[in-house]
Amino acid sequence: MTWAEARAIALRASPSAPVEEVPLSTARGCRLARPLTALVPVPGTDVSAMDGYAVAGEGPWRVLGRVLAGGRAHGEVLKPGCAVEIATGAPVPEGTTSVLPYEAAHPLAPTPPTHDSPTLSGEREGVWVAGVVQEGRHVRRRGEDVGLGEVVLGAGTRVTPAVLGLAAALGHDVLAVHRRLEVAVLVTGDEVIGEGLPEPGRVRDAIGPFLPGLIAWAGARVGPRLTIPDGAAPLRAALMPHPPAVPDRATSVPPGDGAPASLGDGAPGSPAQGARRPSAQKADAGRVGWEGGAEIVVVCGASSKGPADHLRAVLDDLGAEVLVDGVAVRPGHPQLLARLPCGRLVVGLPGNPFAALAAALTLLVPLLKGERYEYGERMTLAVTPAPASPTSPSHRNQQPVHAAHQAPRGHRHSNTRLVPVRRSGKGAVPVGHDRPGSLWGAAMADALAVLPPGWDGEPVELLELPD
Ligand SMILES: Nc1nc2c(c(=O)[nH]1)N[C@H]1C(S)=C(S)[C@@H](COP(=O)(O)OP(=O)(O)OC[C@H]3O[C@@H](n4cnc5c(N)ncnc54)[C@H](O)[C@@H]3O)O[C@H]1N2
Ligand code: MOO
Repeated sequence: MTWAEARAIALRASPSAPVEEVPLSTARGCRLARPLTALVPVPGTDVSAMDGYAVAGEGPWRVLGRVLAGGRAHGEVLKPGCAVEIATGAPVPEGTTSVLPYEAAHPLAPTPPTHDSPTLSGEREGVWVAGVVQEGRHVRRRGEDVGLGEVVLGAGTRVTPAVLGLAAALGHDVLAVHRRLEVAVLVTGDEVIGEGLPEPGRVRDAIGPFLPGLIAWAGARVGPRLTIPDGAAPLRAALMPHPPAVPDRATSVPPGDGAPASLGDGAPGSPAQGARRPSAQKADAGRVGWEGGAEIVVVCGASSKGPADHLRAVLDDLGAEVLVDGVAVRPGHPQLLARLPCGRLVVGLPGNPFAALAAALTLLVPLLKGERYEYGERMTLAVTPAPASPTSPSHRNQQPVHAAHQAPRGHRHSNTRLVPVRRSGKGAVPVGHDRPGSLWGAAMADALAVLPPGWDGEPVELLELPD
């Protein structure tokens, strides 16, 4: 299968996330399932936009009282020549024609008024202010910002902090959102350790640590993460969704935690799921939250053809439909995508960490983004001369694009190649250090350049790396 076909299949297989009503406090990052409408107008009534005086008609004005935001409203209609002292956000009395800010207000001494005030008969009493106002100024009218029932955001909008504030202002306590897809992670490999310095023959898990960031970046939720021993039985037990189960030697980390816990102390693998008592299954399930309903399970390692690589056999055993079984891409060719009979999707990532990252960008990110997936921009690859000799010290950092680009016709690579690059004014520059077992190049890169089979120097698509 070509790399482009594999990505297209993953995009088509993207599961739709269920809709649920969640409180505002947990909605951030989700997508709105329905348009957001105003349950109340904003402002809810005519209010002052300034601290000062709500006035009616021409000045000077006799000040009849004071209205604070959240306090008692002025109960009577404001008649021409009258004012109330008012706070920003407080409801202006009916009859208000504008607000005179404190800065523009001049208090007047208690002398006879210059015109016939309706509230005075000849003498000016109490507090008076004067000033220049413009009709309607500094009064926010009911519904002026958002009208009652108005649709302010469409379905599909991502819930950002600003969206949460807006929803609250419009009267919402809960939002109908598409729940973020949940991804469970199974790290396989008896040689893989979760922390500390690996002894010879052991290796630090380098995939488990990058997956949570990648999954969150793609808009999904990190579910349970388990480290399971090599062997078909633990893998089968961990993949079996009904009833939820976890092998005895599996250890788990709560979502979003650090590195996966290490393996147990060498006890044999768990018995097959069917041999376990229901109570034990339940306890294990509770321990790891596996019943949380992850729509996608990522299996790291066990994807190839070695004696400890059981993924294909186990999937076959479970009656899974295999959608992608190996891809003509370097690195990452043993990657896999399958659907279990219950609908849960399984993504198999190769054990080599850079190969796993490349495979995650090929299959997992399109699955998680679905309709939101965007193809990368195209850019020219800035190629520099290849090292003089394969044995020269710089050879291990050589940029493999050159060899292929310069290869004679008919001998070009039949695989797509994913090459870590940095953007520059000259185009996308390969950063090297791109062997399947090392994330060094990817760690220095902005993106992976997609060089199709037979690439001949034309601009290439850049697959964004999670920031
Ligand atoms: N006969 C064949 N052998 C291999 C093939 C093949 O087609 N035929 N493909 C090679 C390629 S390419 C890759 S990639 C690997 C994929 O192997 P697996 O997915 O089965 O993974 P493992 O064998 O378990 O491990 C491979 C390699 O990666 C290290 N590893 C595993 N997990 C982790 C981890 N979480 N963090 C860091 N490193 C990890 C493991 O120690 C091995 O060195 O198969 C090739 N072989
Ligand atoms: O997936 Mo492997 O090279 O292609 O490491």
